[in-house]
Amino acid sequence: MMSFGNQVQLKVYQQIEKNIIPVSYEELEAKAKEVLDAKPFYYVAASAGAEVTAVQNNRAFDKWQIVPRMLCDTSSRDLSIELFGKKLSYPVLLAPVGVQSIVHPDGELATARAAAAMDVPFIASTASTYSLEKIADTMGDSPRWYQLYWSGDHEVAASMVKRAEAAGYDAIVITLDTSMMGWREKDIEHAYLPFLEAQGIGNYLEDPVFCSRLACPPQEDMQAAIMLWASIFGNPALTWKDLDFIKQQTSLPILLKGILHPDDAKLAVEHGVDGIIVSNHGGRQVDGAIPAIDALPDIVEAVHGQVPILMDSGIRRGSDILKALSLGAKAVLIGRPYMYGLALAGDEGVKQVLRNMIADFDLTLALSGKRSVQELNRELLKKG
Ligand SMILES: Cc1cc2nc3c(=O)[nH]c(=O)nc-3n(C[C@H](O)[C@H](O)[C@H](O)COP(=O)(O)O)c2cc1C
Ligand SMILES: CCCCCCC(=O)C(=O)O
Repeated sequence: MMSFGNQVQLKVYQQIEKNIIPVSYEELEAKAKEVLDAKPFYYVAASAGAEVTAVQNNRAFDKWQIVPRMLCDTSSRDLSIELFGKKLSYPVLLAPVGVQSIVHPDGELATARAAAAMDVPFIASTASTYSLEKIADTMGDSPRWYQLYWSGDHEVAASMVKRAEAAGYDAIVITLDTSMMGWREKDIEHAYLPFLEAQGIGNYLEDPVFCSRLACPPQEDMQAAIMLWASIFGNPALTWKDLDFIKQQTSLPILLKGILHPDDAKLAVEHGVDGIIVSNHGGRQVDGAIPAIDALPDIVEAVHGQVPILMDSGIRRGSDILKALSLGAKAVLIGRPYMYGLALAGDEGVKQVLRNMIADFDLTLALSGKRSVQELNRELLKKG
């Protein structure tokens, strides 16, 4: 039977399936820039400060060189993994990205449709335009996780987690690195923060606890709702002790996103979390922070396999996925690439970005002499 990667390649070569969006990341971004207004484009594309970390996120992958093995019979491959007792078809998830309607009117609903069609879990953001229930409704039984921005109002955070569990989400991802917005020069120059409009806080507007804090329904005074959001969005006062509160709200597995220091990874395990996502938020928070792929090996070593480790920030191609998994990540999250697919062609664009990236990964795996994700380890890599 022909593998996923070969099928995708062949269909495109035979023009049975046309590439409606560019294949390379660089062209994908350039094309998105052409179709989007400057403010939303830079909200997605730009990062914090001088964007050193964002640039390094990608370059750091080049330090790791794949040393392929030959004559290994890679004619059939298995890309699946198991996470929290569930089989996933690929070691890939769609990263939480807020306010997706700034690039396409269907926003997260289109992304969710694409994720379901590709059997790739979508991590829906607290900061989504559409409510977590509307997103879930488009996905049937397909895998989905929920990302929590832990509000300064704990009861709102608890409500979000409970809503997610009721709507069939499989895991809760708590993002730790964005208790406030990083210094994003482009957005400041543009005076642009999409959350200062109703579309930016759609998921909050359908939260009963959030709405109970307002003097009147948000539709009657949107400005008051936005001001309330601004006052409770972040919570820089949180400490490790607070984790127990969220754990008491749900029986779902809990992952912490934004871990970069091995000691924080150890603390996460000590506090009983179920998984870690190594991430610097795509360079959008602390400029000068360590590239995520460079942080990964020490964290893998510190955690000793006690919980699964995922990573994001800089995944652009199949070889990036292969390197991250060889360094000990169980799976990777894709961020900006799918946002550009969404901007260019809605759910079809997201599907195509995923198809291309997974096909590239499958072929790179085979050509490196490996048949499954489980066979990947550090021996496949040399540090250049
Ligand atoms: C426009 C945009 C919005 C984002 N919104 C969120 C969010 O709501 N929650 C979150 O945890 N991470 C958010 N992220 C970070 C992503 O989940 C992910 O960590 C990042 O995009 C990875 O970097 P990369 O896109 O350069 O690969 C956002 C990223 C972008 C580009
Ligand atoms: C006020 C901060 C909202 C940030 C939510 C979206 C996000 O995480 C991002 O990187 O942008």
